[in-house]
Amino acid sequence: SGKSRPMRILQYVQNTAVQGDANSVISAVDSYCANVEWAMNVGDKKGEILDAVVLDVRPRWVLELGTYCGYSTMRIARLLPPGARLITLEMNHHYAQVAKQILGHAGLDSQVDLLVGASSALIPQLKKKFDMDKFDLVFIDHWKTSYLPDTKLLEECDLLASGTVLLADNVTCPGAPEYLHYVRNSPRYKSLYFPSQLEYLRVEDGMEKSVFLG
Ligand SMILES: O=C(NCCCCc1cc2ccncc2s1)c1cc(-c2ccc(F)cc2)cc(O)c1O
Ligand SMILES: [Mg+2]
Repeated sequence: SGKSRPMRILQYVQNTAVQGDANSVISAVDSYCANVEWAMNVGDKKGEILDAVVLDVRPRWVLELGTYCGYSTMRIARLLPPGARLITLEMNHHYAQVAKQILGHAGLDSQVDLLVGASSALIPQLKKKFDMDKFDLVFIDHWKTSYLPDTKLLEECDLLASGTVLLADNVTCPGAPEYLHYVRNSPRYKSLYFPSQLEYLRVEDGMEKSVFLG
């Protein structure tokens, strides 16, 4: 049942996870997607790399590009210090609706602002909309061909400070070759590759952590 894959994930979460317990919601999504049907969540293996980066950065302002069902949104939000804010952008209204309900089940909706629209249109509005200046952490997990143009847009909108960390999913599979070339060759970034596996599969993937040097 459930008309879409995100809907089926939501139903499984509502039927099996403990309301208000983010870790039980994360585990429920992982067990559904590992055992019933694959979905493009960052997953548990790459999720541990994401967790470690969030704990190291201790960000006040986080931007996520690509919400999907809110899995990585939850992983980030559950580790944020009090008062910190996570802004997540999603193109697809249905995905956003499901993500809102999953975040609600986890009890994490208060730290998260979910916007529906294209990153290219929303990024230039963020400073004014949230009365903020720079992001401390950006998690990039949307269209792989948008990673590079949106990174340049973040630079142009003066949303990156010296020390801001960009963490990009899927730089090996499906791959983001132009983005990788840019962050690995630009003097304005210090970049490091974290090898891992594609979510729920024995396929090579990895995440690229790039520190903006100003
Ligand atoms: O496409 C992926 N993720 C982006 C979906 C695009 C969603 C967007 C959000 C948004 C917000 C604002 N502006 C514009 C956009 S566009 C994705 C795909 C795979 C994969 C891997 C192997 C496969 F065989 C098949 C798929 C794995 C992953 O972890 C992914 O993240
Ligand atoms: Mg991904």
